[in-house]
Amino acid sequence: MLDVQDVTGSYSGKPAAAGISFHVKKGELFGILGPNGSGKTTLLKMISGIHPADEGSISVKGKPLNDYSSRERARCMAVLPQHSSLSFSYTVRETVSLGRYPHQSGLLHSWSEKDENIVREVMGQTGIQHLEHRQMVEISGGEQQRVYLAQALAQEPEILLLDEPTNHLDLAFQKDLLDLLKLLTKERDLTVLSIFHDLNLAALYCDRLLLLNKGSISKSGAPSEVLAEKSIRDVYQTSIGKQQHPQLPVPQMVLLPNTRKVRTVLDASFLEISHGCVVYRSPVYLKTMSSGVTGAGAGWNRYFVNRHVDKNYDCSGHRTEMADYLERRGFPAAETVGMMTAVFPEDAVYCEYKEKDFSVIIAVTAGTGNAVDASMSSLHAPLMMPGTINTWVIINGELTDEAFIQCIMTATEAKARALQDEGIKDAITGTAASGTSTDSILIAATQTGPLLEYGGTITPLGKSVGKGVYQCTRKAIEKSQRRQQTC
Ligand SMILES: Nc1ncnc2c1ncn2[C@@H]1O[C@H](COP(=O)(O)OP(=O)(O)OP(=O)(O)O)[C@@H](O)[C@H]1O
Repeated sequence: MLDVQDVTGSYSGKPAAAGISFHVKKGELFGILGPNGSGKTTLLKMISGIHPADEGSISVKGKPLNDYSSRERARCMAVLPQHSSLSFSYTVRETVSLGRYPHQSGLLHSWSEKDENIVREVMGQTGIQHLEHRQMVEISGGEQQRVYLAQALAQEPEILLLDEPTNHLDLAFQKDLLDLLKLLTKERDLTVLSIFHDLNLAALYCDRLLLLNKGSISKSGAPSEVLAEKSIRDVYQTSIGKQQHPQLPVPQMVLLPNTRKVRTVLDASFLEISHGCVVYRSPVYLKTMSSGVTGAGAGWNRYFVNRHVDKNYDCSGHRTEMADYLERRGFPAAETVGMMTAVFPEDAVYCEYKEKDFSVIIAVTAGTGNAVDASMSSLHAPLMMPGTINTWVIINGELTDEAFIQCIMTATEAKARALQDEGIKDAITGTAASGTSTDSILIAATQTGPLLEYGGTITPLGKSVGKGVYQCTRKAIEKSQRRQQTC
């Protein structure tokens, strides 16, 4: 649809963009990224014909841009500039109607029913019908932006060029506008070329991206290729991290502010064991990975609650009930990893392992009423019961994602071995149990202090986690069994 070959542009002999080549397919949403002054607007102006290219060629639908008359070009291509100047006081409707100009024929440029219908349709699509009779100077910046988009759409272009279209728009309108553009690319084969400053919006909506730096192409390709931590850091000259969108396979970039991390060393003194629950109140937020009833997955939490419930507890609405329980006791659910156990909190076992440059606190409650051999669990009915072994591993150190997951593996292997050595059997299969049906785990780290890259069994961290979980789990099983025998 659009072919840009070795294009160079300048202002009064001063280069602004050089050697730019890329191709945009029909129906693509193509994003142009780059820091301030990197040549994005200059490139868009050369494509729209507003600024002449010094060298290279730009063709649209296989025909050089220079061979198009201005009316022909306007029928094919519409532009939504970064800043629109309001030289006349038009109404919203009049402003949108101007978009029909390239399609009007005859000396009198008569207004047809088709023109009327299209103006209505685009005002509907951009949500500006209610502003129809307002003067442009009397509406907000975000509303003006939507009017200019409607005007561009009224042109019925095959290619839409946008310079920062979400500028001035609130969150909902940013999403609405980009949802609309995406829909038009899919349903009407509209080709969209847009400049973005918001890398995350570009990643969410664009099929491909072009990253400019100092007037040249730094990278181009799918969002996952272009939005690499190193290239974004180098091009934008700032600290930035990359993570995955929680629901879609697209990268999202996060700014890393220059705040100084203060090292806090945690110990077992923050642990409270009472009749109702085991609580760890951390003075700082800890990075966590857990399978808690609240705070599951990856997050940052300060409170850790392992709450006793009766063994006949009804698990059907357990998440809401647990969140209510936590809030009533002053633990904000959004900052708390909450677990349940039928074991009495007094039977919790904890220990601290201090190594040369890091330390680990481990706390375990272990009820084995629902013991299961994981290799034979298909023979069990899917019944949820609060029996459980709950394992907490709190680490003074900075863990990689890899180390978090390896710690979960190491702790699980150590727990399985503890059950085996305590002679715990799966009641259905009669074989050695490897856990219980509703076990939970928490790995939490201060993310300050030494970098602990790995948590596998033979690493320094893995050795502490393995030994600690094994010893605490055995002792916790023995304690809860003793209580059962005496009851
Ligand atoms: N009208 C102009 N006259 C002279 N130089 C200009 C003009 N417009 C832009 N430039 C220069 O050309 C270079 C590229 O500018 P351009 O506007 O294309 O960058 P951009 O990537 O769109 O920046 P921004 O993100 O700030 O909008 C910059 O060095 C800029 O100062």
